[in-house]
Amino acid sequence: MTQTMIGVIGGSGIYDIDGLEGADWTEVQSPWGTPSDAILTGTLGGVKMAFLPRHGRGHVHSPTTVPYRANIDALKRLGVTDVISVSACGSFREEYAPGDFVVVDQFIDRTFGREKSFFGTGCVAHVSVAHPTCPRLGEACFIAAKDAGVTIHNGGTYLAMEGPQFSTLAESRMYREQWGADVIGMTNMPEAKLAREAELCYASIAMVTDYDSWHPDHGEVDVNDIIKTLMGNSEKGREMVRRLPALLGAERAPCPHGCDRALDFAIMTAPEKRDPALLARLDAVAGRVLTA
Ligand SMILES: CSC[C@H]1O[C@H](OP(=O)(O)O)[C@H](O)[C@@H]1O
Ligand SMILES: Nc1ncnc2[nH]cnc12
Repeated sequence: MTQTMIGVIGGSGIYDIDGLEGADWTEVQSPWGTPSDAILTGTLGGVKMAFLPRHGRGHVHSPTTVPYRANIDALKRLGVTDVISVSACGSFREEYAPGDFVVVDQFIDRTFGREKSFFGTGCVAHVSVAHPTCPRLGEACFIAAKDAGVTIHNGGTYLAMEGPQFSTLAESRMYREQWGADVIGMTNMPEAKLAREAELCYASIAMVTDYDSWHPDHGEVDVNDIIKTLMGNSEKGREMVRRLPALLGAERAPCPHGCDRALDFAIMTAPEKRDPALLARLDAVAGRVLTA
């Protein structure tokens, strides 16, 4: 049986987690570049944990420059089985109020300035992201957050924008009224796509910090207001994380939704046409299928 290792990617306002036994910041080398920061490893309730601050401690990386491939590769390399992304977001729904959490289950990817795949010339692969998050993991987060006293909504479409500027009013209205997005942020794509390519279960918990710019009773998005809401939210996020090990357990059965087998039928390039240099970089992400 595989051992569970919960990987938490902390977004804006979340630069560490507390309560880990044997806590240690570990530098992980990746052939996909340098991850956002060292990774905090340890155990919580007997379950292995790994925490990576998405923007780096001190908030160094912008949403565009976050090294998404290095981050996902480094987590996979460490043995992470389940990735929980905790992110700040704006809300397009009156009832998803600042301070609330949302279990994201769909994305609209409007990012354009980022590397979005581990695969390419010399090893082409196409995975499905029709259902980009893991329902089992999302359910565990929902229960953990509820138990922690958080108001959490089960399901929502996250519009991933490039940023770093916030949306114009016209964009905000279009995303909400025509595209049916529920929340907006700048980082969950390509992160979720890369996690799927790396055969990692991925759940995204979006912590609402503002109403973006569409809401007639709220002003423009303002980082100061976001930070204030984040201060309250980040403690709730930590409380949710503390409850996850008990819900997920130390031993992990295969994912019932197949996240951990996403590459079974994905690779198109004939074995004799594959680029050895790219295959070497894919050792952690796709070693299961490339060495079989
Ligand atoms: C601090 S407001 C904008 C910033 O916050 C969110 O970051 P993350 O998703 O890492 O929590 C948003 O995506 C923007 O990067
Ligand atoms: N309104 C917003 N738009 C994009 N990213 C955000 N992160 C937090 N609030 C946001």
